[in-house]
Amino acid sequence: MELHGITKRFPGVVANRDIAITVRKGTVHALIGENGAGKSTLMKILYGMQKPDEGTIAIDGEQVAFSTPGDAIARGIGMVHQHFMLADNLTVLENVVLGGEKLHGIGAKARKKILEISDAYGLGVRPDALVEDLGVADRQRVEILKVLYRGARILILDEPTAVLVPQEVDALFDNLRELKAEGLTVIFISHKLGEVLKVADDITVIRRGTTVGTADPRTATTKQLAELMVGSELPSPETRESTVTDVPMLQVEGLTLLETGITAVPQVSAARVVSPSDTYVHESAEVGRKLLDDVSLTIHKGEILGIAGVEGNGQTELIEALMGMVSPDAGVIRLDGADLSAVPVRKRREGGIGYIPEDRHRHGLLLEAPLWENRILGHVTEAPNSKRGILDLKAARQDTERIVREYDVRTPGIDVTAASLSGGNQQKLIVGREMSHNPKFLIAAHPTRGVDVGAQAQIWDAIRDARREGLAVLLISADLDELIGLSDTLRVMYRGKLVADADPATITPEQLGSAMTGAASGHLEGGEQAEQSAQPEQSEDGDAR
Ligand SMILES: Nc1ncnc2c1ncn2[C@@H]1O[C@H](COP(=O)(O)OP(=O)(O)OP(=O)(O)O)[C@@H](O)[C@H]1O
Repeated sequence: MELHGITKRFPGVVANRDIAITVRKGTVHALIGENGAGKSTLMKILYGMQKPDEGTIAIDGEQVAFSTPGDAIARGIGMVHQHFMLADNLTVLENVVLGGEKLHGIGAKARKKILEISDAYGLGVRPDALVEDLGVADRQRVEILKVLYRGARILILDEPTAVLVPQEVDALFDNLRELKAEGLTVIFISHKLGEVLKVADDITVIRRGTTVGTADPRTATTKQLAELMVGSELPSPETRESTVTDVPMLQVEGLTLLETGITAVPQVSAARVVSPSDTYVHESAEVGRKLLDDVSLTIHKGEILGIAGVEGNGQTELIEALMGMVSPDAGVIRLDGADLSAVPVRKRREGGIGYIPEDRHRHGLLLEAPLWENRILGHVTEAPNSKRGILDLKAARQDTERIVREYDVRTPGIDVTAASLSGGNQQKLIVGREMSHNPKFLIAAHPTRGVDVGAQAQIWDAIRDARREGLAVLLISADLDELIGLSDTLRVMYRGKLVADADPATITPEQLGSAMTGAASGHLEGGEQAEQSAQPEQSEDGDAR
């Protein structure tokens, strides 16, 4: 595939400028660049979601132009999105076939095809498994199978490893090698430079919308890649110091939350017409299952407590219970000694809880609102947004400008919508906002997800600085290097329970990865390689450990 002179302008921003990339058949081609560099825009162009203002795309020497993703799919391009797009309540087969019925029907032929593809690339997909029963890595394989089923020969993978534990990353890379061996081509977008060096055959670096160079993964180091990306040396975050005190800030005792299974399905009976006043029923077969099972923990002033766990093991529910978004069935939550049980979300925020949510689109931002309104979001009653109970828009706007500056949010201004920021820049805005209110306790769910190495170091620094001032942090992260490196204390969550604890100074990501899948409980002993202490600092070769 050859891209030539691709340019795409948005109001106030040139997202892509004269991009030129040649992707060789049968290779993994990595695309790297800092937040807002223009990677997603380019991929959207390639997948027919956006039209370039200028430039050409050629596949196998033939020029193509896509108006819709359908056009791109027809030409053999498949996209595996970062957020999976599968229907949970359907089987793997149903998900794969859905929308592709014309290809191989919905019956025996479809099943045969799915198994053939699965075998050919070592995907190990079970057609009759229900998607809701699958783990993250399996879901990703279904997504890959889904695009292969539609005849993709070029696969675009957008940060595919962000949600995987180390063992799963290795398995994914094996799958990619199989794809290559069969002559397929993979475009791989990632901020994890170590992984890029491991899996890529070619690397293209994009900076400020344009291709600034290529790198040879056989000889390049992560430090060189990072410098190509940002155009200067990376700031190096300081090393860890212990600031843990013996003053409890957050105390959680016996927190239990049961699955209610309440779904918005009216009680339907054949004999009568459903009216809006009909009661809603418990639909889930798992009513009564413990989403949180007797969770107790204490986080002290100046302490970061990290929770490791595969997504879906109760982390979301724990956060929601702490924020007051769900009411637990049992248990007590105390912040700085005060019982939070009957305190609504807004009061919890005003009481000093900062919240970096795991899903920034659902809980962190109003996408269609401008940046300055997003600065106010969740902090309407607090300074500088509000003075004596009255909104102070001028002050809020000024403070938005400050956050944009201090957190290096790349934007043409504070009046653009949050939706127009790149993913990493949205994250920087949220982190900046939450840190601005000097929280006593911070819930940080994947605080650096989607941000580039430079911004990652900056966010780590901001959290560490606040910790030095006494901030207590609950850190949830799928990035095990980050989790191990930042945390003072580590706990493992599995099926709603805190099943194990580990010493971040000695545990390795691999050991933690195994414990997360339920393979260990109690106190985890660190292994030999852990001697060098893993923490998110820039190591010799600039990789984040
Ligand atoms: N729909 C849009 N409207 C206005 N500006 C946009 C739009 N989409 C992207 N941009 C801008 O284009 C630039 C490139 O964004 P893009 O999302 O392509 O970056 P990225 O390299 O994928 O970043 P990240 O690593 O943070 O995901 C950014 O400045 C962004 O704000």
